[in-house]
Amino acid sequence: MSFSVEVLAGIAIELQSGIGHQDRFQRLISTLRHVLDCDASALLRYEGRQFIPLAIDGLAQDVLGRRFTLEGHPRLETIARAGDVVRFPADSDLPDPYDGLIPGQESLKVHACIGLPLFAGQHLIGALTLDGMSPDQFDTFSDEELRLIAALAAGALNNALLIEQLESQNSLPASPTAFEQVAHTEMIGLSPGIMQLKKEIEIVAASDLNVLIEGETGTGKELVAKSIHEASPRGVNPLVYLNCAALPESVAESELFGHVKGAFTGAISNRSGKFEMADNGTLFLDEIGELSLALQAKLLRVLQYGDIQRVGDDRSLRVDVRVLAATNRDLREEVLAGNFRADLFHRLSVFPLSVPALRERGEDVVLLAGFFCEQCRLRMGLSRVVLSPGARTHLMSYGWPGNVRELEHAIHRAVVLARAARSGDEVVIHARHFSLHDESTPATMSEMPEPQVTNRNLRDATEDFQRQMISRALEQNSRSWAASARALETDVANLHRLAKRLGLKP
Ligand SMILES: Nc1ncnc2c1ncn2[C@@H]1O[C@H](COP(=O)(O)OP(=O)(O)OP(=O)(O)O)[C@@H](O)[C@H]1O
Repeated sequence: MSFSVEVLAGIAIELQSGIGHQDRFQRLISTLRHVLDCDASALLRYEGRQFIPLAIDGLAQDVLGRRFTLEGHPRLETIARAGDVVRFPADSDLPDPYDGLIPGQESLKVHACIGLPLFAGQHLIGALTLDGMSPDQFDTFSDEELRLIAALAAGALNNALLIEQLESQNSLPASPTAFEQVAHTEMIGLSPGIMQLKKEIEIVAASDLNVLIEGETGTGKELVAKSIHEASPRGVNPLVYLNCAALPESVAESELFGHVKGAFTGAISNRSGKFEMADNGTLFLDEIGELSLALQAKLLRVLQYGDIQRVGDDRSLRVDVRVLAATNRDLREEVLAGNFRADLFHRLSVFPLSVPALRERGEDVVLLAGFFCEQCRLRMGLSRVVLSPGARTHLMSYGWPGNVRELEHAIHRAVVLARAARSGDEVVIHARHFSLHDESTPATMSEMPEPQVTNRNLRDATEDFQRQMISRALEQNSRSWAASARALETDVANLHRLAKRLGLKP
């Protein structure tokens, strides 16, 4: 069989129609699946030694969240290195990245597979994959015809990538995608809320404004900070992290601004603080709402005048630092309650970014689940990790009070449980592997186990009880110390100290 002019014209027209790249790519993939009569087709973009699915047809939705590294997928590596059409023999012992991911055929392996690398000049920019369940499915198409399709798709993909670069406010010059380039921090998700956030990140990254990142615990605020830093002109310089909630009051100032020898007992040498370490780069102040009022005043001074004073030193040092701050508190309320300085709030929130809760992101839950499944597969050396349809429904119906972090932990736990339940290196996650419950309420006394009567005395028994309360709160709050402190109605710095004393943290 060969393609008629009508078929080729149809493909070319699909590549010109549609309201956006995503729509065009989706039409292309669906048309190809129809014309070539395949069970699954996908268009992938190549970046930083991994393939990123842009459009899929006939594959499970979570494929859109998976990132296929060359190291973890020998079949894709073969396509990346080939330079031309690759036809894998039906008995190829290289596992197909989509094995178990074709709905309705989860237990079967892909039998016919073609990979078309896509180039812009000499540079690999992506690939088209065509998969079928019967071995001779694609024999009727010549390499010449497949090359033609690849050329059309490569042109469209290259245009889309160039337009994306032009549209972005980023001042960094566009560089072609090199084979060795490393992957940047990526936020998985295609929901309107996340697409809007990605746009805002791009805009603010090019500026030098301070940014306040707001959002519930585990929504990805740190990831947002990393993305801003990497996309900013400061990206080549350090991104320094400081968790304000874990800062004991006694050392906080020295951590931020450094100290000179002899400034206080134990200051045996000069030491630079986080601001100096972040000079010319970015300082990420996590859980800024936990900073004491005294330190807030000092931070404000740095933001106003751009200089710092080490503890015990009268001289000022100039620093050029961009501050990104994150909080899961409502800082406006904290300002009204007198816990946070209004002037600092206004300085920090010149460009506020709000990270949506996971329950507001629709199918992103499934995409993120796919992303974490693929991570687990690589880490645990498994040949495949797939979600059953029941597991997907289950993930979509849960409320995720601990957001993406809770989902990440739930997937890791489910993979371990599913793996333990059957031998071999192929894991299918079912709904029963998630023991999910929708309460975000803290543990109450009645839920807690009785303190052990074998305890020697009141102090030991009390400490045991405290350990249990803290562990339970951490578990229920996706290991966020700030959220656990709120649930236990205690101050977060005290909670850190207590946990340390009880041996719950180093
Ligand atoms: N969109 C996303 N794509 C991929 N991974 C994500 C995404 N959002 C969050 N994660 C992952 O979820 C975990 C929690 O994210 P992160 O630590 O950035 O949340 P946070 O809002 O800063 O949490 P906290 O409020 O507790 O400080 C991390 O492992 C992060 O890599």
